[in-house]
Amino acid sequence: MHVSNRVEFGHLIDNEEFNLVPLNPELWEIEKNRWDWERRYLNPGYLEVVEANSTVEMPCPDVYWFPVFTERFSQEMITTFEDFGKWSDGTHDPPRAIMNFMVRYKPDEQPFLRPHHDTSTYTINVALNRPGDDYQGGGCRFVRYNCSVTDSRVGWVLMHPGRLTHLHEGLPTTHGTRYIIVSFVDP
Ligand SMILES: O=C(O)CCC(=O)C(=O)O
Ligand SMILES: [Fe+2]
Repeated sequence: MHVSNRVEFGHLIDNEEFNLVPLNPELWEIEKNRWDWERRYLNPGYLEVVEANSTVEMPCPDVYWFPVFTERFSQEMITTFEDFGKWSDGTHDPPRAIMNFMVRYKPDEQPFLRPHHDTSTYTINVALNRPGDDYQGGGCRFVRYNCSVTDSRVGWVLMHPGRLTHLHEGLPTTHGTRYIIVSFVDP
């Protein structure tokens, strides 16, 4: 006879000091309840991307496009930032003092970003909502290649070089609201 622990019977969560105050409490549990966090917020496709020999889409030269987050993550990020409610007017671009931020495009507020380089070695740009349904227009255009990514996919990362080759612009959002989160990696 042997005892096997290969069947999964569940797992323990750390519920000490679980903070119910934030709007989306589970979003803040990345450190204490990482297992659950990953199941809720990490796109299963991401695990395939990080496998050796996986192929990653390249919609424009040296621009990589792959799933990282779930729909739920994207939605909760939007409601968290809207709840916080402090949006800058985009006039600090470039240069920017902070390296991780959300961009909200609205026709009558900040509809686009003019062509610029990012102060990063590379940038990741995550789409949080859906063209066609949530907004019209929008997308990111790489000027040197005259190549645009406009059919954004929720929770997917667009990753591109920041400083040198990839002058880029945020194309005008003509209706609705477009949300992205952006990180300047290695600023
Ligand atoms: O709208 C986009 O996809 C581009 C955003 C961008 O270039 C930036 O925030 O630095
Ligand atoms: Fe940019």
